[in-house]
Amino acid sequence: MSTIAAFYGGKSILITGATGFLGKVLMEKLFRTSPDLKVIYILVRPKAGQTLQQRVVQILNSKLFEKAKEVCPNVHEKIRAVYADLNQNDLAISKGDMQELLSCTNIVFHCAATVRFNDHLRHAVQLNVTATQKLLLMASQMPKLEAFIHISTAFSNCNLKHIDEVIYPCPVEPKKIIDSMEWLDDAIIDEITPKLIGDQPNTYTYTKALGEMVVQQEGGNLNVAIVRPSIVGATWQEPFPGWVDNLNGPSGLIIATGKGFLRALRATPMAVADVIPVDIVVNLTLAVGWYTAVQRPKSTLIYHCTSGNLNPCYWGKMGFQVLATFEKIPFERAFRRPNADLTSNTFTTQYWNAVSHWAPAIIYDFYLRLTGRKPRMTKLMNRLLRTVSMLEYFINRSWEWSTCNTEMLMSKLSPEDQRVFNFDVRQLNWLEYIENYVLGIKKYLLKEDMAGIPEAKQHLKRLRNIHYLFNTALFLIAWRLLMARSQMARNVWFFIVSFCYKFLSYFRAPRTLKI
Ligand SMILES: CCCCCCCCCCCCCCCCCCCCCCCC(=O)SCCNC(=O)CCNC(=O)[C@H](O)C(C)(C)COP(=O)(O)OP(=O)(O)OC[C@H]1O[C@@H](n2cnc3c(N)ncnc32)[C@H](O)[C@@H]1OP(=O)(O)O
Ligand SMILES: NC(=O)C1=CN([C@@H]2O[C@H](COP(=O)(O)OP(=O)(O)OC[C@H]3O[C@@H](n4cnc5c(N)ncnc54)[C@H](OP(=O)(O)O)[C@@H]3O)[C@@H](O)[C@H]2O)C=CC1
Repeated sequence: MSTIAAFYGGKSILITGATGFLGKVLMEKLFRTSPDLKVIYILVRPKAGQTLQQRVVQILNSKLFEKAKEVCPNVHEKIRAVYADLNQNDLAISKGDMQELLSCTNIVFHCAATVRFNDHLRHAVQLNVTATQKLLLMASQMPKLEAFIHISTAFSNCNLKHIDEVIYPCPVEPKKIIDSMEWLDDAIIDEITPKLIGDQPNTYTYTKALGEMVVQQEGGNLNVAIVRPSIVGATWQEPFPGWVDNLNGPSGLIIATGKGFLRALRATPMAVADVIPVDIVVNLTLAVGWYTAVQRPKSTLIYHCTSGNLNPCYWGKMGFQVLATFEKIPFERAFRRPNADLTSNTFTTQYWNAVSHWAPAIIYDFYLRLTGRKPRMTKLMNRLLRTVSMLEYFINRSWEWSTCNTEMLMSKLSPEDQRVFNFDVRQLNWLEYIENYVLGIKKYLLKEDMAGIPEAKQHLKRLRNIHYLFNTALFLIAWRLLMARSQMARNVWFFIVSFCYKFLSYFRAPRTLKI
């Protein structure tokens, strides 16, 4: 029997961000490996016209939870959705709910965050810093609390090249930032944001760093640990390979490439693609929860959940494998054949943007207009290239994360726990993982049927023929224009034509003789 699984048995667990990518996989694993847990409280807000209950039902009815429901048929009874909005000062939790949470919770997993790189600083601070502070305050009033696990990001200190499992101080105290957000108006915040974030690339990494400082300063008397995952990708093994349900990290760009919109990317092929499967993050997080509660380390331990130092993959290799997978498993209704280049040269990127992104988009919109339809491709391209520009920072650099605490924890696990809560990234085969990732995007994100693959392949063949035809026509037009203007071009043309004529006559003569 797994010690970690047994530890969560009978426990009341509070999860924030349970409706998010990581939170769902965390809940699923808990139900599947510790079906005798007492209850999982999840802090949820209504969204997109759905009530809390509707959101929970939708999550539990998804394919992700099929196995968990076999092991734990009464998941519906063990999950308790509590109304909360982490953007509100009091988190909008009712008094009754608050009392229950305070008196019953044993473990807290704080996953909720805004992960948008370009979020307004006020909003990012509210969610990634102030809400963390409020949750720690709540945790300090929980008599039965055994551990508080905060999910941060390995990029919270991405202004450094080598990052240790320590909390690095921020130039301005989080409390000062929280206070100033209360009274500064949006325009002033916009103005000071670049100065505040300094050499951090965006408000996300900046506020996640502030969040860690808050954990250090206010989690003093609690049993706290921080998990820092790098770029969280689709599941590797559990509950099944390739599960993913949002566009974050590489997923959005893989779709844009597979659909033929993205044809070039300013990326450094030899930079480390520090992607980490979400099930590895969840396994480490649960192991950290157990270790923190049972061993009660004296200081706040930080665990890097990264792949680069133990089993590196590079953006060039990843891109190559993604393209290779599209040959076998193409996406449906592609705009162009998937074929992309990685280039670290800014000039080349601009050239490819003009030729491979803007030109086809403008031509297609012209065609849509001609056929009486609404143009949309230039707008889409604009958004895609803006998104790409926000991600470029992360695909043109490499970082070194030390993983001493993570490796120490692995050594403390029994062989059974190492199997059930496997977070050993050395065992991951990248080529297989990337293939399953692309397949998972097709199935679970794009919801495309595998039966449509032959038609998708046919469509790509048609696109290839259109491409050849288009290029030939373009060449002939260009050549014709050149001939009209240049004697040299005309001479070359006549030379080629007479050469071809002589070549053909040479072959025709012997055949005539034979007859
Ligand atoms: C040798 C051969 C080479 C072959 C090359 C082949 C290439 C193959 C692909 C290889 C993959 C390379 C991928 C690299 C990706 C690297 C990602 C690095 C991430 C670093 C992570 C840091 C760690 C973290 O903790 S981050 C947590 C995760 N966060 C994110 O991933 C970003 C979240 N999203 C945002 O910040 C924003 O949405 C942003 C900045 C991307 C865009 O914001 P904007 O305000 O401009 O627009 P939105 O309204 O938000 O969205 C517009 C539109 O874009 C869709 N979208 C959202 N996110 C993404 C995304 N990550 N990728 C693509 N598209 C995205 C969004 O849904 C909107 O679409 P709609 O149709 O309007 O809904
Ligand atoms: N994805 C990645 O690549 C990485 C993620 N991380 C970290 O992992 C954690 C989870 O990320 P991930 O699952 O990918 O993110 P998601 O965006 O998928 O999930 C975010 C979660 O936070 C919740 N949330 C956001 N705002 C509020 C609010 N005002 N009140 C209540 N809940 C709210 C969301 O709820 P709702 O569904 O209602 O929006 C959702 O459940 C984050 O802390 C992130 O920083 C770290 C490294 C990489």
